[in-house]
Amino acid sequence: MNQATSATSPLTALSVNLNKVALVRNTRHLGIPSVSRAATLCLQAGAAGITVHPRPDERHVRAGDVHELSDLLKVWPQAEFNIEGNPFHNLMDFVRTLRPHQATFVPDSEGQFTSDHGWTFPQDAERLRPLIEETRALGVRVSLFMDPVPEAMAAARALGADRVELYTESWARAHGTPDEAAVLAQFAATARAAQAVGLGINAGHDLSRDNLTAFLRGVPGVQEVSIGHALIADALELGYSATVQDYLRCIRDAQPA
Ligand SMILES: CC(=O)[C@@H](O)[C@H](O)COP(=O)(O)O
Ligand SMILES: NCC(=O)COP(=O)(O)O
Repeated sequence: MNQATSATSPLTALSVNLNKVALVRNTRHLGIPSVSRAATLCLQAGAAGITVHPRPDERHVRAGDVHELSDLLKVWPQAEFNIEGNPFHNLMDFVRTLRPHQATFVPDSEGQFTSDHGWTFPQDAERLRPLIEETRALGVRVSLFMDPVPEAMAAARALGADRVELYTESWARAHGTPDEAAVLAQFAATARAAQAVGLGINAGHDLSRDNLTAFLRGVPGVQEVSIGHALIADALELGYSATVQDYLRCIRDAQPA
């Protein structure tokens, strides 16, 4: 059974990012580990959805994976498909062709090592606007990958975005250090600013079993976390099912008693 709401408030949805399964698969011509099988096992274990970030260089997720996952998710009516990418590169082709539940706009350059920053306003605003409009007109929810800056939330909403995805690397680095409380407060203030203008809140990047519960306890109203690197690393030790169930426990543990 996929994630349900709790008695008190909706549980934060867990969307498993399968980039790193594809990365290992690409190191041989054998088709294993299978991205689709990973998706099936994670959904069977209770994940609310699947995320992929098909980068233009296809270092990990390839276009064929995206199409295969889109077909697979059609037999999981409760599950969501979230495709991440730069809308000025290859993302819009997937949006137009596959119409996933959500498109997460990420300002990565083509050869970027990994995602490491959000959109910058007002510089990025006007060129994003038509792509946000087009994506929403296709019935696809738009989430903008954003740094935890409260003052940027109104601009994100003014562009027509449905949600923001808070870029959480700074939280992962601060967790367990003297900076933890101040960094968490910055994310909480950003979340409140987002909610004040009607934005939904997602979060992701470097979230893990170690830092997830504390983040969700401190940041109000996170609707979805997309987690890949740490979760897949854990799955190498525990298996997909036990790992997903452990991340779901971390989410439940963040619920008020
Ligand atoms: C946007 C983001 O933070 C991640 O979803 C991104 O997918 C990470 O990309 P890599 O897996 O290529 O590092
Ligand atoms: N949007 C974040 C995501 O999908 C996965 O990021 P990570 O857990 O691989 O850092």
